[in-house]
Amino acid sequence: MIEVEKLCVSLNDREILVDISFTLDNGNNLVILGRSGSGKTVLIKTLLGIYFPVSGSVVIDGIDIHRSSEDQRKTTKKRFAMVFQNAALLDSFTVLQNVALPLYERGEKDTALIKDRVHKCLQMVGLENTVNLYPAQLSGGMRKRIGIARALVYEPNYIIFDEPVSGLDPITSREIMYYITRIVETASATLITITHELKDIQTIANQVLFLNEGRVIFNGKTSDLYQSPNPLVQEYLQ
Ligand SMILES: Nc1ncnc2c1ncn2[C@@H]1O[C@H](COP(=O)(O)OP(=O)(O)OP(=O)(O)O)[C@@H](O)[C@H]1O
Repeated sequence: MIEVEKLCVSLNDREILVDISFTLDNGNNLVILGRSGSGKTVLIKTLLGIYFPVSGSVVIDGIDIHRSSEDQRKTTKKRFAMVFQNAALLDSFTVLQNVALPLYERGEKDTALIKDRVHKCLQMVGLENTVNLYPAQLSGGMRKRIGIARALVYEPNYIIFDEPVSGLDPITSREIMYYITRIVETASATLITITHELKDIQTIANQVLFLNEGRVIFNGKTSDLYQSPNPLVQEYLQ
């Protein structure tokens, strides 16, 4: 569970996030919407403890991420996986090694367990036959799916998708959305997705947080978004 309370963040003496409050219950899936520069990335980085607030708090599974010990912060951060816009795979590593990376980083040495986990995660994204290939041998969409498999490999409590379909052609976008929907349906993780793709929101999220110039202008059920009286929300939805 993520509890954000009256969060204010300033960077270079500029207010970037102002009085942000919302709660994300476990098992709910959140989409963060907002125009470019509205503060979506800064919010994510603050949730991860990278940026510190001027005031307010972020409590993740009972731990106040900015007021806890370094150890507690690290442990909490390990519950998160991030799927980056550009997949961020290592070119000199095979698919197996790329997907297994978070397990190596966590000190896992049991090769049978690693192979089994990697295989299961690759199955989730329909790429179980690519273990020995290198990223350069894969299409952009496939690399993205490998990035998703890597996020799933250590069974995180929270998965953050940063604009998962931006820059992809419509068919590849649908493919990626299909696999994200499968994760929503089968994984026990709580998803947070930054996206501009309105048509996909209903399938991947039941909660929407809409930011405008660092402030929340909508926080509620996805099904209520289109009824928002806020003109900025309505303008965005057109
Ligand atoms: N490290 C930083 N130092 C100073 N200002 C920053 C920093 N990072 C972001 N900002 C500013 O904070 C504001 C919000 O940026 P942010 O990257 O969170 O927007 P965003 O909603 O994620 O945009 P986009 O959709 O384009 O990714 C912007 O005005 C940006 O210039």
